[in-house]
Amino acid sequence: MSTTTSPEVLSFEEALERFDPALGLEVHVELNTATKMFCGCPTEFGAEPNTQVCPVCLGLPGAMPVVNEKAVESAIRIGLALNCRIAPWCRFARKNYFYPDMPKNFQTSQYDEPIAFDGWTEVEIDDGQGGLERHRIEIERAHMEEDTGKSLHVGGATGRIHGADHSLVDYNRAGIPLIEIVTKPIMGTREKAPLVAKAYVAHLRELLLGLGVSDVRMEQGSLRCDVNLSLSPAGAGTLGTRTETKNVNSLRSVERAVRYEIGRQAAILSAGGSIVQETRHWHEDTGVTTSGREKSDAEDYRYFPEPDLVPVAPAAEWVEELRGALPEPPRVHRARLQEAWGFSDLEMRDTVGAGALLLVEQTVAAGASPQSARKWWLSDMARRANEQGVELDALGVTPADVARVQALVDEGRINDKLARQVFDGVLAGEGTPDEVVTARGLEVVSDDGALSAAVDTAIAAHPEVADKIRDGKVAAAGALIGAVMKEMRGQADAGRVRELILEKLG
Ligand SMILES: Nc1ncnc2c1ncn2[C@@H]1O[C@H](COP(=O)(O)OP(=O)(O)OP(=O)(O)O)[C@@H](O)[C@H]1O
Ligand SMILES: [Mg+2]
Ligand SMILES: [Mg+2]
Repeated sequence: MSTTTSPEVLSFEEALERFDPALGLEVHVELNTATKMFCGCPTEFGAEPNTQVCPVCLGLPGAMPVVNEKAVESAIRIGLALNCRIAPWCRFARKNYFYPDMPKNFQTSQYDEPIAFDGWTEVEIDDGQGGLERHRIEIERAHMEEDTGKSLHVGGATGRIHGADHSLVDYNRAGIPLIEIVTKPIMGTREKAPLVAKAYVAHLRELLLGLGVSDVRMEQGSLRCDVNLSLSPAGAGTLGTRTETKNVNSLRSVERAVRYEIGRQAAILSAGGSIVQETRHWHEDTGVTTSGREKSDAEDYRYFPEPDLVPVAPAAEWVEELRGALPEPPRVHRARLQEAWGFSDLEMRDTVGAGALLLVEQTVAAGASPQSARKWWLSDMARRANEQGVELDALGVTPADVARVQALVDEGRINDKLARQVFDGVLAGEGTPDEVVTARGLEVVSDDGALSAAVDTAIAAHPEVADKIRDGKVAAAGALIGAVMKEMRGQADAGRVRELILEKLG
């Protein structure tokens, strides 16, 4: 038992002096198939509740499921991309438990016969010395299953069931194809555990985007991560009791949740307590996990083979055909882009680390130079995404918008400062970059008439500066340019203003 004097969370450094963390990551990916896993209902996100349902996904008696071939194809491609073996024959199983958002009272899943198993992948993290450090992650399995519906708890403060006065349930999501990708326990990462966990999920996103099998939006729940973590005495090489933190819904939260659990478990163990094997909830706002339900390894889901579905037996030729048509692996893809863009290792790593690789690629495809694309996504956009707590690609600015704004800068119609105001407008829903420029009147003034008048005013207001320039101290022009820019609310063409000042003061 922990005593009242012991801290609730040990510092990360102290925790690692005494313990080794082991990670286990379960990632659920919603596939982007047009129809559900076992019926023809549409899968589009955001429809009116309970409008995309039928007897099969509602689990009405007598309804018969049929496997979605496209979902099987995606599962095989994911398995192959993760270097897994593909089962020549496998079955679905019923995972029995009761939950209001699961209409059948069982989830059609896979148990001891997953479609893909025994794989591996590699993630790269910063080694802290300007280089890269690779970690090989063993994949236990990737199996097919279906999503549940979604409960909405009404009347409570936090949207949680506690304190709510009633709950609603939307079955549109019930039956959407899911792939669950499960790692073997990841050991030996020590203080890098939080970074490795985050890098792994980011890597999976990149890989899945490349495969085109899911839109992998963590904030919309099409990619969800459960973080398993345990500690063992430093150097022991054993596995301790794990907790499973559910639905950690951003990359940053994956890192934070691992860090927090290490500190929390270390405090309990250091005080002579023991870890309860349980699910835990992640709280984005406070950055802590709280206890969910106890859950043993032998959780009795009464799995048994699904009698209403025929086994899945993908032909070897088909699997080989799919293997032959896989896109280039992320590492090869990155190397190719780095060469084409002329990025340094550091620039490339920052781009990947920020989850901006695909966005930069699309921005370049839309006409921007690689450096300008990188600059916008990693500075201004990253700051905005961070402030709003969303991933970059969910910000609401598209690669085409960024490319267009940069084109306006290159044409001299706006400057970087005005460009940021254009993005403000785009994010406020005021339209395309061009529409925002027009509506807000953001174009740079390079018309000599207006500029000349502003320069005259500035010279008159700062005679001592003007004298210096007349005496040949050209560097002093900066002060006058600043005055003109201020007068024209940043909308003057700075280069032209400088020319005019030097012309006038000869
Ligand atoms: N002692 C441990 N410490 C850390 N990770 C562990 C430990 N034991 C198992 N794991 C990892 O935890 C994850 C367990 O996921 P898995 O899907 O196998 O089971 P589950 O969480 O019990 O089942 P469910 O899918 O119903 O949530 C795996 O990634 C596994 O490698
Ligand atoms: Mg699992
Ligand atoms: Mg689990």
